[in-house]
This record gives sequence, structure tokens and C-alpha cells, in this order.
Amino acid sequence: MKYSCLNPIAPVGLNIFTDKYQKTDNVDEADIILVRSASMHDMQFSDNLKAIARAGAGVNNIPVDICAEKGIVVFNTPGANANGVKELVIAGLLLASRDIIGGVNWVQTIKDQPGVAKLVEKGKSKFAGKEIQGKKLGVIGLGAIGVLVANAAVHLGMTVYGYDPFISVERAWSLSRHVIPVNSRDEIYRECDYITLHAPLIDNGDPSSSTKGMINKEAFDKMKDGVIILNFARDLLVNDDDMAEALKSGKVARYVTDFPNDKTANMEGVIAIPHLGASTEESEDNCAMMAVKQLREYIEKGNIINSVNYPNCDAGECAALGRITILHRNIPKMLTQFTGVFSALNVNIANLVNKSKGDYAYTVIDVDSTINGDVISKLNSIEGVIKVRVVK
Ligand SMILES: NC(=O)c1ccc[n+]([C@@H]2O[C@H](COP(=O)([O-])OP(=O)(O)OC[C@H]3O[C@@H](n4cnc5c(N)ncnc54)[C@H](O)[C@@H]3O)[C@@H](O)[C@H]2O)c1
Ligand SMILES: O=C(O)[C@H](O)COP(=O)(O)O
Repeated sequence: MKYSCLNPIAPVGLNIFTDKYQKTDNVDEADIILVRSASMHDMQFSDNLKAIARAGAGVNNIPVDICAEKGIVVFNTPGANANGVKELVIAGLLLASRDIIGGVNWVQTIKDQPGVAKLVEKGKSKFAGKEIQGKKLGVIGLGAIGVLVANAAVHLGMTVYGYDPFISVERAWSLSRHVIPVNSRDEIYRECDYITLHAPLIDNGDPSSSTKGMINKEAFDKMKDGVIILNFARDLLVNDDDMAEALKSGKVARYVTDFPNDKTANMEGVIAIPHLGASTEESEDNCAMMAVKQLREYIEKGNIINSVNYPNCDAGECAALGRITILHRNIPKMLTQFTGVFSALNVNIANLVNKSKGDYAYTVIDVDSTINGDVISKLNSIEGVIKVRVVK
């Protein structure tokens, strides 16, 4: 198995690959790709590419649907960098509330003058700010990061509102009971002094699930004057032109973004951080280790953990003589056709697991004999089959 890394991936993760895996710089010969934020939208994928692992959360840099069509399973590492982001969001809350950056920069301008200590005491009032305790924070998106941010803000004495129409049971269980759940973003806009975004970028043209540009003029009009917006999710969640107007008018007092672009990097009132949310030793290690473990599980056993385009599937270890995996469309009569292939060849099926997710499905079949080319070509010829792979 050959793997390519499109971004540097922490060695502690890559070391989990055994000597059966070789690193290659030629992405066209890779069976596996590991990536962080490098854009893969203009890439051509070779037929031998089996899986892509995003060592991180957001997969908007990967053409997930095209990969599904080509039988390439895309994984991410949910939660592996969440603490790193949470800590930076807390820093963002403080940087937006107290003019720490202005003050620190000012000290640099006076550092060579005599009597710095006296100058500091004389000039510090220009950089006074507000405390976050007692203020209202709205968290949009209560996933791995949103829940940690909400709970931490409760501990810091903030009143926290949370909004997530698709919150998972697992996340709901871990949310502090002090977080006030709301059913619409409007409630957050109306109530909150700080609003922090932790929803994924979804740009599918469907207004019920799309998040692109959700923080726009219409939203600003509903917010309190002097609101502070924190964006550690993706720049395109915010309409930058509307943000420029909101900053100019004072509707938004500060915009903290981890995703500066040509527009926001030049806006007054913006605190621009160079996408450092997950750039900690711990997050990089966690993401790399999780990504490689998931890849090995898929390559060596056919099990899918944390895929964003195919269903998760745990068929355990293969105790039979052979295991074959089939990525296919989620349409009727597929299983009948698969089992028909084996029964026609008088091969006994020892175990079968079938899972589906949206338009796609995945079947793992363990058989009591070794798998030959005939089986593979018969399965491949079934309409709706995307990729067949012999795992054992
Ligand atoms: N700054 C960074 O370095 C950094 C690091 C990790 C993740 N991120 C970004 O943050 C996002 C969230 O990361 P995560 O690990 O918490 O992901 P996650 O999948 O655990 O959580 C995302 C949450 O958003 C919710 N959601 C989806 N659509 C929504 C909507 N319209 N309104 C409100 N909530 C909605 C989901 O239900 C889910 O609970 C990622 O998609 C990524 O874009 C940034
Ligand atoms: O979605 C993510 O996980 C973050 O944006 C982190 O991206 P990075 O791995 O490029 O730091």
C-alpha cells in the first residue's frame, strides 16, 4: 500500500503505518491520501485510490461526492482537534473584549524610551476593555467544538445559548445543563453579546441545510449593537461585504476570524488569526493518529469508521477464508444479486454486513473459500456496484 501526504502529517500518526505501507510523493500511484487543508477540488483521482483521510474536521477542501462516485472513501477525525480550537476561541473572546493586541503593540513602540513603567501606567487607559463574565454568548453549531466552547464559557461565568438543529445524542449528553437551548438563530441574534460559529461550511443550494453566508445583513439587522462575532469555522459562513458594513456602522464591534482572506485581513475591527485553531502539537498528533488508525482499519479489515461519504460499518475481524467489500449504490435488489453470485459458484457466505448512507451503501461479505477473479468480475458487472475489493 502506498500513501501520499498533501500536507505535513504528524510523525506520531504516520508511525502507526506498518512496513506494508510506503510513502510516495507521486500522488497518482497512491492507494491512500492524507490531507489537512490542501484543496483537492482540482485533482484527478487515479483508479487505485481507495481512501482519503482528512486529519481534521472540515472536509470542504475535498470533493466528497465525486469521491463517493469513484468508490473513494473519505474519512475525517471528528473531535480530534476540538480542544485546540476551544482554547483558541476562549483566547478570541478575551482578545475581542480587552484591547490586548493594541496594548502589546503599543508597548513595543515605547520600549526604548526611558521610564517605560511610568509610561505604561500613564497610557494604559487607552486599552481598557470589558469582562466576559455575565455576558451572553450564542454558540451556533453544537458539535465537538461548539459543546466544548459552550461548557467552557459557562465555567467562565457567561450565560450561554446554543443552537444546533441537527445536534447528535452524544453531543446533547455532554452539553452543560446551564446552556440554554434555542430553536432559531434569531433568538441568538436578539439576545447575545458574543456569537461564535461552529457549524460546517455547507454550500448545497438548499436553504434548509446550507450554511454559506448565513451571517449576513439580514442576520446583522437582528443582532444587538456592538455584538462581537467569532468565526473559527470557515470564512464563507460570513458574508464579508455585509460584515464590512456592520463593522463600519458599529453594529459589529469586533470580528475575530481564524480564516482571514483578501477582504477581512484589511478590515478595521477584525482580529485575524492565521488558521491556528488546530495548530497545536496535541491536535496535530490526535488527528494524525486517528486518521491513520481509521485508514488501516479500512485497508486491512474493510471496516469504515468516521467516513463522510460512505456509511460506517464494523464487520469485525474476518474469521473466514475470504473477505470481499463492495461499495455500491443504495438501491433495491443489490444484496440478492451479490448473494446470487456466490450461490451460483457454490461458495458459502459465512457473514454479511450491509449498511447505507444517503445514496450510497457498503457490503462486507465473508466467505468460506478463497476469492477468485471470477467472483470479482461477476460482482463488478452488477449495475450499481461502484468498487469491489478483496480484503482477504
Ligand atoms: N479553526 C480551526 O482550525 C478548525 C478546526 C476544526 C474544525 N473547524 C471548523 O469547525 C467546524 C465544526 O467542527 P466540529 O469538530 O465541531 O464538527 P462537528 O461535526 O462535531 O460539529 C458540527 C456541528 O454543526 C452542526 N450544524 C450543522 N449545520 C448546522 C446549522 N445549519 N446550524 C447550526 N448547527 C449546524 C452539526 O449538527 C454538528 O453538531 C468544522 O466543520 C470546521 O469547518 C475549524
Ligand atoms: O477543519 C479543521 O479540522 C480545521 O480547519 C483545521 O485545519 P488544519 O488541519 O489545516 O489546521
